Amino acid sequence: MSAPCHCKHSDDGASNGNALNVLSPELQQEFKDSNHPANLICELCRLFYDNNWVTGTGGGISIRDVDGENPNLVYIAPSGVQKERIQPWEMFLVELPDEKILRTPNDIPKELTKSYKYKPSACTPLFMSCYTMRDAGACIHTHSQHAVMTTLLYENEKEFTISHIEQIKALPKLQYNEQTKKVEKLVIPIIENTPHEEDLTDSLQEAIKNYPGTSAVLVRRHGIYVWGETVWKAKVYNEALDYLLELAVKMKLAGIPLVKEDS
Ligand SMILES: CSCCC(=O)C(=O)COP(=O)(O)O
Ligand SMILES: [Zn+2]
Repeated sequence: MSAPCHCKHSDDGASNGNALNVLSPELQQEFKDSNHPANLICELCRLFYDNNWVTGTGGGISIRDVDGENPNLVYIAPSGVQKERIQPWEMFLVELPDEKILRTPNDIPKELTKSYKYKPSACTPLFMSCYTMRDAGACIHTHSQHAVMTTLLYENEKEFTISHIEQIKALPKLQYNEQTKKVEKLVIPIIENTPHEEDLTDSLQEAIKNYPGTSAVLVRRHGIYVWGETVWKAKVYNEALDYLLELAVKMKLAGIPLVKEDS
């Protein structure tokens, strides 16, 4: 039997694996499933952290339980926490369409949670916009430096455009042009940043309306929002976009135009 821990770091209860036993049997059962949305948020946040996309607490991901019994259930991470360290029981659970809060980490036994009062991610109204306006199954927000650099290099542009790069085909709703036999160019709207994340909601919604084919919105000097029909589609779109944005920065700095006219 191991000795009880009396050191200062015991406040960080969420890192204590054995403490799972204090959860209700229902929650213990839920979190045994590695494909449970709460577990996937934790797994993907760690992956995103390693890609430098959600460091310093910024960014995150929300998942709607599209494969579950109730596809209106949405899992949201807490605000202002180290995203790579969150645990499944620290999620908020809300139900669409009224965004009724069904579960909050503030109700979880204190042995498992931090000592402060949890708030849902400040990105919540933006995630909700993607669910309600696009029927998304997941929405990712990153502070990718490739996204930020792109918005800086195209400071006066309201949209980002790139063409004739193979990776564009990983993104949805691109039209195949019968005449040119080419996949059309990719266009992502850019919105201006605001002092508070939640104040981006109106301009994100406007961009979603004005760009019916887009699966992402860039936020100047801030990052990007990317969504998809399922969590895995959202993940692939985010990866493909980040690849294209990194490439775009390199092309711009090398003086290569991002859009090539069809020959
Ligand atoms: C240094 S993060 C500033 C807030 C932000 O842009 C963000 O994405 C974090 O949101 P959350 O509330 O989920 O922590
Ligand atoms: Zn952000």
